[in-house]
Amino acid sequence: EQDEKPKTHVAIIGAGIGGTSAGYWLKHYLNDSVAITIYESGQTGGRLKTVNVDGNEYEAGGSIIHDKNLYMKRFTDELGLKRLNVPSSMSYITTNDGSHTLFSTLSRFIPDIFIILWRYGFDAVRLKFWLGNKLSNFVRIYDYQDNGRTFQTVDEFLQMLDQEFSQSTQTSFRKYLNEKGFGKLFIDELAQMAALVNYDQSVDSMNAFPGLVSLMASGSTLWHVKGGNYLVPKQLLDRLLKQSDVQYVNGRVKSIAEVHRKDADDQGGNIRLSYQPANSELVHAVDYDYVIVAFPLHRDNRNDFVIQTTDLFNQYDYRMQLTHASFLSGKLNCQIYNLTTSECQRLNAIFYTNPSLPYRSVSQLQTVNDAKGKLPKTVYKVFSPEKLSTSDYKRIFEDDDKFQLLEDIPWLAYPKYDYPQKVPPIEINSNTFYVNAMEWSASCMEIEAISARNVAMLITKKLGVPLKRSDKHVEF
Ligand SMILES: CC(C)=CCC/C(C)=C/CC/C(C)=C/CSC[C@H](N)C(=O)O
Repeated sequence: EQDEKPKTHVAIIGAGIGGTSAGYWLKHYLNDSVAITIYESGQTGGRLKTVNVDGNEYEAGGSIIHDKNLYMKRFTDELGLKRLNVPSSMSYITTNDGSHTLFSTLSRFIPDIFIILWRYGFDAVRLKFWLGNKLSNFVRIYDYQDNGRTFQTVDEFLQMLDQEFSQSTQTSFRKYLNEKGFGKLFIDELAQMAALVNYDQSVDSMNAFPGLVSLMASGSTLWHVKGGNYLVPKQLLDRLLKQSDVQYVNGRVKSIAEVHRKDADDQGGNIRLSYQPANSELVHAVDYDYVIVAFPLHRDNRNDFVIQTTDLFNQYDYRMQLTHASFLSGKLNCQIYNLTTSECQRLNAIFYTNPSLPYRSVSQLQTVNDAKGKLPKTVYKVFSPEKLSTSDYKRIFEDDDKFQLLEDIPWLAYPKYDYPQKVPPIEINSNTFYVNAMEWSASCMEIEAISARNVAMLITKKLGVPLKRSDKHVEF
């Protein structure tokens, strides 16, 4: 048709939760006026993935979602997926040296709440109220975004929710908690356990914002997606591909660069993207109006991908934390902790609070399906910063050679946090947006989804298209 407006062409690089939810929000705001191409060189889902053990699936990457993470809830519900709650009663011990128990919830007679109060006293009570207040500030984001509010920087996002979120990125998690009046025992044990298990980083090495997020993950109602969290990005992608002008390219993006057009009649976007399709030697080039980078850019992959970025991006060396998730079957070594047979039977997890030990945690896994019928074998997930040796495993599992290493997955799992935290810009070059910039505040599925909506809104605003208010008012 003569007067049909030209479409806006957007490339999304990465089909994880950030990329697929960016596609979701772009279609939400721009409908048929946007044409989207999603590039993915690996598996859909990015760092959301399951492993299969004897026909049962277990979460291997991002595994838990908070009850108040409303975008993950919205996607799960809209896609017709089911939410399964993570069981709140888990019997665990914490240890600092890998052989003595610091703290245990193994008692059959005393409820966990009393054990926690006995050891951490008023700090445990204060934590609950303080985090409740911080969470109500965090969830303001949904109202802000429903009302069309965007942010240009990660810090603007933190400041608009709570001044303290922004301040917390400037100081170590330990110092922050200390200044808030939390005691040493609470910091060395509870906060350390949350920081190490969620981000494989300690209260001394990381800043307090990811610390706060990791504390939010302990002691709250958590859930995961039945069948696997990866089903959210997978099905968001499937749904996008059914809409007009959405394409998927299985291939590796090699570069993105600005195109300077001399001739005003020369049509086409100003960003040239070059990619190599899977199983092909040929490199193709396509021009786009906007590019959304939806995977983490860091020191170890910067040379695989040529991209012009502003000085603001180039001045820091962003790094990721390598974490191994290994899956084993076997029996936990309870002797080392002098546990009775019945305590040993109840033990589901061990948390190590000393960051110089080779492991962070061992926890008994649930299958991602509600296991009705045949009882799956007991599978444990061990988190460690490096690949573990057989002798490391022999300290965790009974040394009768009956434990079995089923799989070991090394992940560049989350950014390496620091203080004061340096964060990348959201617009890394003109019309090139970086969804994963936000994970340098704290990495989790919901923050990616929030970032993706922000980027979609920034593009919509740049195009001068009025932002439609959310058709569904989110419930708290
Ligand atoms: C900062 C405050 C007060 C709230 C943040 C709310 C929020 C985004 C909660 C998410 C908590 C959560 C489930 C964190 C998981 S951390 C990464 C984890 N290891 C994973 O499995 O993905």
